[in-house]
Amino acid sequence: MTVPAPTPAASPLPPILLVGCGKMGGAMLEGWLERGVRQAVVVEPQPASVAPFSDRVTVCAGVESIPAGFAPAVVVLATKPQQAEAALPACAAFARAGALFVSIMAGKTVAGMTALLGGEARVVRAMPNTPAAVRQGFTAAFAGPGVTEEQRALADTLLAAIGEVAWLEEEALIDPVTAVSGGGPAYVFLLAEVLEKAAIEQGLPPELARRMARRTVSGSGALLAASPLDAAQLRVNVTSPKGTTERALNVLMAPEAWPKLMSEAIAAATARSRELAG
Ligand SMILES: NC(=O)C1=CN([C@@H]2O[C@H](COP(=O)(O)OP(=O)(O)OC[C@H]3O[C@@H](n4cnc5c(N)ncnc54)[C@H](O)[C@@H]3O)[C@@H](O)[C@H]2O)C=CC1
Ligand SMILES: O=C(O)[C@@H]1CCC=N1
Repeated sequence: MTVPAPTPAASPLPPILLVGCGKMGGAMLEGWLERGVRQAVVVEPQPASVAPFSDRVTVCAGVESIPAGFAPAVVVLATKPQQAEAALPACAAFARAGALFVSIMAGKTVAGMTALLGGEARVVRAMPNTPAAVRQGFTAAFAGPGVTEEQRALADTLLAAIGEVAWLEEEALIDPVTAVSGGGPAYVFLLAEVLEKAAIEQGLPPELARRMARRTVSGSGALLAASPLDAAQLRVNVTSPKGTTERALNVLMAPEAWPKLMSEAIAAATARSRELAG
């Protein structure tokens, strides 16, 4: 087991404008607030989405009601891809003022977003995931044309505040990233759901089944995070020869089972990410 190195003093977060505060935008904002962001303005037309933040940040129903004089260093675009055409043109003034754009929208290309932002925007395309809310996210990012080293460092500071960051040299790699880490938490939560259901089927009381499934998934995640061992070795460490886990894994790891299903699932999600680019 490794002891984590002490975290170096973190740089202050820049003033942020968040456009779209739904499930992913809200998760990132939660992480930034926990990390101590000082200036954040949120544009969100749905009051219910932004209610958990309304006493901590400035909330606007539209770009036109952003307080005069607020000059974001970074504009984070977190609407659904299908909402981009309505949301982005209103942000063009921030591009002209030199703000960096960080988009988390699945499928939306840098070129497409730059066009919607009036042609002058500097855009980083990023793919985070919802564990950002507890600063345990994983984000892969691609810096579009014209993004300076300073702006890339700014985006890195913002994304590193909510978890681990990896920079991509090719924009097209965002599609498989979207499938694997962007959507990945959903597959892990599905595991907790089906484990709970299977526990109930074997006669365990529902509340106990729920607690066990949640803790088994979250505890295994914590062990994976803390251990230097590969996931495969951690799996082997649970599996006694001729024991009970081996019987279960014989089912899960059969040729047509999990490994094949996961490959098909990731291929389907990657294809959908490419489709969204239009
Ligand atoms: N949910 C997730 O786990 C992840 C989502 N993403 C991306 O994040 C984006 C948002 O996804 P979710 O948060 O799941 O969707 P969501 O529907 O929960 O959030 C989108 C938000 O944008 C708001 N919105 C709509 N039009 C707007 C406008 N003109 N101006 C400002 N806000 C507007 C909506 O009211 C809504 O609250 C998507 O593009 C998705 O591809 C990326 C990684 C993971
Ligand atoms: O499902 C989606 O399209 C988004 C992108 C990754 C996670 N949620």
